[in-house]
Amino acid sequence: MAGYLNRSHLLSPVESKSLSLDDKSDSFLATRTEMTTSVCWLPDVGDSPLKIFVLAKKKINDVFVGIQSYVEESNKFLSSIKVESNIVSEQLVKETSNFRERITGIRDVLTRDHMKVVFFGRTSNGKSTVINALLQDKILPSGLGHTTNCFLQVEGGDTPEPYLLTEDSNDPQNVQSVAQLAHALNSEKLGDSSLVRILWPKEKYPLLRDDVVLVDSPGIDVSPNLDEWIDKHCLNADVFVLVANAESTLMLTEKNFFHKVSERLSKPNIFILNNRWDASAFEPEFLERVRKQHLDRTIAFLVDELHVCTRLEVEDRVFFVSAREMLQARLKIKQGLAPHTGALADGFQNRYFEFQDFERKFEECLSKSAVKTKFEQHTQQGKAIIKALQHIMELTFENSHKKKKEKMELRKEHKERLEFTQQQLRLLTDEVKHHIGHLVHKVEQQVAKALNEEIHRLNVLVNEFERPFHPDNLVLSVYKKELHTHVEEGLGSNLRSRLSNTVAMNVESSQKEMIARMSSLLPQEHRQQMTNIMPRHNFEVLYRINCDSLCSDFQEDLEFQFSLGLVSLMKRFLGPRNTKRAKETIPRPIGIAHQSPNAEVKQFFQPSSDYLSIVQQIALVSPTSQTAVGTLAVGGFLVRTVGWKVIILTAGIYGLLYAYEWLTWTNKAKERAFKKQYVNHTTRKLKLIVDLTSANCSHQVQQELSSTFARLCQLIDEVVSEMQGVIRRLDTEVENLDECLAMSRILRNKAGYLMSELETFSQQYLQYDQ
Ligand SMILES: Nc1nc2c(ncn2[C@@H]2O[C@H](COP(=O)(O)OP(=O)(O)OP(=O)(O)O)[C@@H](O)[C@H]2O)c(=O)[nH]1
Repeated sequence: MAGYLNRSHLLSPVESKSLSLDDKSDSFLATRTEMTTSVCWLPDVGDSPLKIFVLAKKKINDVFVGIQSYVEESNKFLSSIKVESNIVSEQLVKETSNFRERITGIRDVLTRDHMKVVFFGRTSNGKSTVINALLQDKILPSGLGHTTNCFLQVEGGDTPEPYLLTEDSNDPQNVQSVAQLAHALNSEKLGDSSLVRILWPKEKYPLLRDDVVLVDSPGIDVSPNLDEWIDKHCLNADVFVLVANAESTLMLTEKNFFHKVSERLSKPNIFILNNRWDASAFEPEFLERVRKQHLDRTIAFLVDELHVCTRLEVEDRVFFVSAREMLQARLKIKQGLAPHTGALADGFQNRYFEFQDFERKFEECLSKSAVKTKFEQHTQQGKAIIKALQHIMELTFENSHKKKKEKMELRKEHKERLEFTQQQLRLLTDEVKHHIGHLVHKVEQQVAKALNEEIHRLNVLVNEFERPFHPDNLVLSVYKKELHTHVEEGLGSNLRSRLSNTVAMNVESSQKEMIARMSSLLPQEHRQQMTNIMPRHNFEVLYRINCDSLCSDFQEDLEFQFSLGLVSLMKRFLGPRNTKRAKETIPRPIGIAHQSPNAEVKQFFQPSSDYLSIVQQIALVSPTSQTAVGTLAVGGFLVRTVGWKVIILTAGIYGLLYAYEWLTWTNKAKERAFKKQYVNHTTRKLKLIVDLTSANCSHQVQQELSSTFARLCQLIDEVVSEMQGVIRRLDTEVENLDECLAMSRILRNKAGYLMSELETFSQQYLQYDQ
């Protein structure tokens, strides 16, 4: 604001020294002069008012660079948030994306923004001369008659050489001098609405350097295309300067044109320069009256007709100047001469100061208007975008916070359930192990008891076997095989009928109990899977009693044995083991071959080999043995004591008994003997495998229950790992939400910062009226 308040539109040292304050005839002028002089001699404490625009433009551009990167960052952040997380809607992300385009558009416009002033007036009123005076150089051609035949836009170029650009071509045309420019313009066939851009090196011209664009126009009295002019060249103008001729009154064409302008634009900034005021100096007695007349008319026009300014403001909008004189003075100064050497008439100093005054007011107005019109809208748009983004970030922050809370609660729930499940599973595992151990032990006992009972009843089972028996070896081996199978099947089926139901029921109830207990650890949706684990078939224990191999060493003894024979008696009294030992102590006679089992017919006529051998052995051994002598002595004693008759009778009865038993030793008797021997043998063998069989059966039960439990555990493990997966996923989600929270907080704060930047910009550059 310093520029506006302390504006000191100074004369250069040459200018100030060369002027003399000798003309105080006009009161209005005097006031102006006084004011201008007082301003003129103020120290140079600030820049040109145009700098405000330059600074504002730089500032707003900087702010928008920040806004652009902020919008980019926001867009990137919002796009990275997954839609399914429901933190930010797809529509909002799209909206942010649109903001990017809008900001890019605004930045584009901002970099191209400049202060535009358009000069209108009738032909030869001095429009080109005013522009030259403002630029302090002869840039535009001027002269009597219609010299400007199209719109000429003078703007700052970055090259050291001036050039012009026409609408039809992008090729720059070199322009070294005004004459060259006039020639170039004349050689082009240009319509009165067309625009030629003349780019002069901005470093040489302060106005151009400060982004001012000056537009000269053809005389409004020579063209009927005023509407087109307005549409094409006026809508983005910040200031209009009506260059009127002080030698004549304001014409209808000029008035009509500005009526049209003010219809299209709200409150256009219009300056009226009553040019050629030097001509009035030749009639000083009418000077004040003429000036008053002009002033009254222009005030009436601007205030009452156009309503573009107030009566107070209008004094800063109407000036009486001599552009030609001003230009000449400035050219003289450039040549190192005093400015008044360029004077055209008396009263130069007043006109000089008034032109300076015009320049100051014009620049202030231009800068102020341009800042407002160019940047206010952008600032508002920037604020709206930042506000919207700030709101989005707040929403994102709130939603992230809410989601994080939900996820944390869910995670806690899952974690607790997981820990509970794992703890319960540990307890249940111990319990199930114990239960299985108990059941296995019980089954083992049951099987052992049942098998022992079956072994005791084995003779019944063997006697139930009714295949034709024959002692022939071949037939006997088949008979044995079938008997093994019969016993095997019989034992198996007896054990099954005694135990299967009980064991199966125990196993099934244990399985059901396991499933029921473990189901309670699972979520509802997995419980069905648990029930599927229950085996479809009923559990059955396999008893696996292989009699064939178990009794493979069974050797039947079907030879006839007299029940009162020595061997039988020894067996009866000494037991089979002692008998065998006794037999072994008696030396076998040489030449007595082992009896063939097939010599049954011979045996019928001969006493049993055992019996004979013992007798023979006694006979053979006795003469040489002291025992035999003793035996003979005992025999002799018996003969002498009981007598021959008794001995013969006893021997006869003994022989008869022998004959009876020998005659009744039939196949049936052999079958009975065989079965008896088989039962004894098998009983002995089976007793050996009772523990093994019961252990085997209990092992089957253990396996069945363990495998069911293992499958249940596997399912629980799956559920547990699923829960762990859910917890890990929730952890990641919480982490992401934390990032989201942090980022949305940062971006929300950044939005606040940018908003304050825009506010500061508004206060600094847009609200100076207040
Ligand atoms: N005496 C006097 N002559 C002036 C003044 N301003 C301009 N002239 C002269 O008026 C003539 C026309 O000036 P221009 O600047 O070409 O006028 P213009 O309005 O641009 O004319 P067109 O381009 O034809 O529309 C020139 O000969 C100028 O020297 C002035 O303040 N006093």
